Amino acid sequence: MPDLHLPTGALADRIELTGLTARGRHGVFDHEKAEGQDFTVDIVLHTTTARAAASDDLSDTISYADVADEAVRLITGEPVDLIETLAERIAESALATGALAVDVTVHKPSAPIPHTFGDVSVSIRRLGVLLATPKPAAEVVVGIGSNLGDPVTQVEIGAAKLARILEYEQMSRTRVTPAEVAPSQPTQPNYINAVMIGRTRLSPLGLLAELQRIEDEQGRTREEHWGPRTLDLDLISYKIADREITSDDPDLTLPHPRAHLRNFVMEPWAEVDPWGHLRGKPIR
Ligand SMILES: Nc1ncnc2c1ncn2[C@@H]1O[C@H](COP(=O)(O)OP(=O)(O)OP(=O)(O)O)[C@@H](O)[C@H]1O
Ligand SMILES: Nc1nc2c(c(=O)[nH]1)N=C(CO)CN2
Repeated sequence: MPDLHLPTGALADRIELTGLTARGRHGVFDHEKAEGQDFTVDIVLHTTTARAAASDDLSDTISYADVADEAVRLITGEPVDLIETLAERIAESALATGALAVDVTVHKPSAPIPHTFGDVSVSIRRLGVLLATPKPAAEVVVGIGSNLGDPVTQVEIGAAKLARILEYEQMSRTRVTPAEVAPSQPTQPNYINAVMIGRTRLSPLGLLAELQRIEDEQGRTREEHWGPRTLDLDLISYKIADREITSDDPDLTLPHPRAHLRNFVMEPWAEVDPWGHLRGKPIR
């Protein structure tokens, strides 16, 4: 399988499990279902491992043992005719771990082929929700904020760049809001905040990469969590056909985990989309 590049251009990390073998009864012929044979599976989980490496905590990554358990359950479980079907089911279960994408190969080395052969296999790649291209276009809500270096101009320029990425975009009025800071933080200048809604054909991570590119172009530095910033573009909500995409990946949590608590997001959003919903509830 070719490398998997993330929308930022970086190569995804990989957790690879190869040669996982168990007896199953998959096959088109009755004798395959009656007698069974060995199936061998290779699984590549495309994910981000830096956080787990820093914390050394299993809960920050995907347990390869859990992925193996699920795959063996599917190999030894309900028989299907085709190894394509088995590969699809294993990919679906591996994606449920929160992997960004998975590659699955199912080998059937004892397949009923009346010739000398080494192996027969099917390989598939499936993308998780954060990398999948939306069909139809996704409806998105982006929060815009700035409290450094001429915030009014920063928001204006940021919004103009964002408008070039989105379709059918609508922007709220900007407002001056007092900085919400953590209890341990010193006070900060007021923010200028606004919200833009619109549609995109970019995947969630594709859109986030564009938001971060615009932030970087506007001179954003990332020293301090909740620190003052020249431009902050948060992806608040991403919906496909009215269904909210959810993710608990720390690199892109959807919907944004704090947006529903923030007047500086909810008020401008309600102004441009009075019938909007977040987490299944009307926003006003
Ligand atoms: N929905 C999201 N929108 C934007 N960034 C997100 C989202 N979910 C997770 N992130 C991640 O958050 C990181 C930004 O963290 P940072 O500490 O700057 O947050 P912040 O903007 O200060 O705080 P807040 O997210 O509360 O507004 C980004 O690197 C991005 O990967
Ligand atoms: N008023 C206001 N306060 C904030 C804001 C913001 O955009 N507006 N953004 C923060 C972190 O992103 C932290 N605090």
